Amino acid sequence: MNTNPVHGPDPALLAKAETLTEALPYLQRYAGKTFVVKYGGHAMGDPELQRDFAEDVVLLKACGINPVVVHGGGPQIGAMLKRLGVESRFVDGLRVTDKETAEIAEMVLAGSINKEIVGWIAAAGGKAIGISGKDAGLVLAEKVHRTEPDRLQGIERHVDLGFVGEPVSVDRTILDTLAGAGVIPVIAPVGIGADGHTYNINADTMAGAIAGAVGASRFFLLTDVPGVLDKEKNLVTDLTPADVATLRADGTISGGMIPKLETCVAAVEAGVDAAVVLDGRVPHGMLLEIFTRRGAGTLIRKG
Ligand SMILES: Nc1ncnc2c1ncn2[C@@H]1O[C@H](COP(=O)(O)OP(=O)(O)O)[C@@H](O)[C@H]1O
Ligand SMILES: CC(=O)N[C@@H](CCC(=O)OP(=O)(O)O)C(=O)O
Repeated sequence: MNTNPVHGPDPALLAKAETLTEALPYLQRYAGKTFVVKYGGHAMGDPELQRDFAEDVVLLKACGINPVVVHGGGPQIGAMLKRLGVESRFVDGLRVTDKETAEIAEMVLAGSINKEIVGWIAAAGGKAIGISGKDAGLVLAEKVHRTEPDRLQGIERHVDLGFVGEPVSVDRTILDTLAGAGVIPVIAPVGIGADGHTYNINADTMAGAIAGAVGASRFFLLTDVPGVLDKEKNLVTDLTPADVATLRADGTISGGMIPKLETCVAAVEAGVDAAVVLDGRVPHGMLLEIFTRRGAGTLIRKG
């Protein structure tokens, strides 16, 4: 027989119980819904954060939510290209992708990074399958066409980005099959064209197209900033598509944040309830955003 002295309730344990009850309305609201999570290459470096991220995704699945992970890997592709002595150039945040670069990008994205994330999820007790947009006809891609201003001639000149694609259609069948089998899909941003070519797709664009196609309740973009910052570096907590246009016009957002927010706007206009730009460097940031009243990052939804 074991005995314990009788005490009043432990405040630390009570706080834990309160955290769980605070989560109750969110658990009820989101059970059965699909959340698309874009995990950026910059947010991927730290092993502890990788474990936290995988635990969050597995916990969502255990709560009856269907997470779909779409990952990036820009910095990792850059490092591999450097090792192999291949030059790389960006136009409007898109990597100009010749045949050799496309092969290396696919190797890094669909090969090493994709399987690494599947491994973290397995280590957190979940079941994941790593695929790219090429598998089971998930993402049909089309070549991206861009122009650059030619200041000398005063004209817009066509730039050939090579095998850079954008999704033109998403077949969600494989995602529904995996969700039904209790499996978390982990998707590399590579697609196949009707021309049979492999296309390198910006991971934000890929994730946004998938979020729109599955009518996700939430679309999270984990990155390396606390969210969208205003000119005084304060966090902007919520935005409408019209606000995004204003921030772009007045130069508050630049670089990678422009395509990121354009993707969020396209996703909410395609029927996603809300997109959230979130700091991937904050441990369990996604859980705090989903299951507490505090919220985090920048929420984009229709006004
Ligand atoms: N107003 C802004 N608020 C926050 N970040 C901004 C803003 N304008 C530009 N950025 C830049 O956008 C970057 C995030 O986009 P990106 O580098 O494409 O992220 P990822 O690789 O994680 O997808 C930030 O690191 C920051 O440098
Ligand atoms: C066409 C294009 O630019 N594709 C990206 C794909 C990876 C990506 O988008 O990764 P992040 O989310 O980590 O930036 C690239 O080659 O870098």
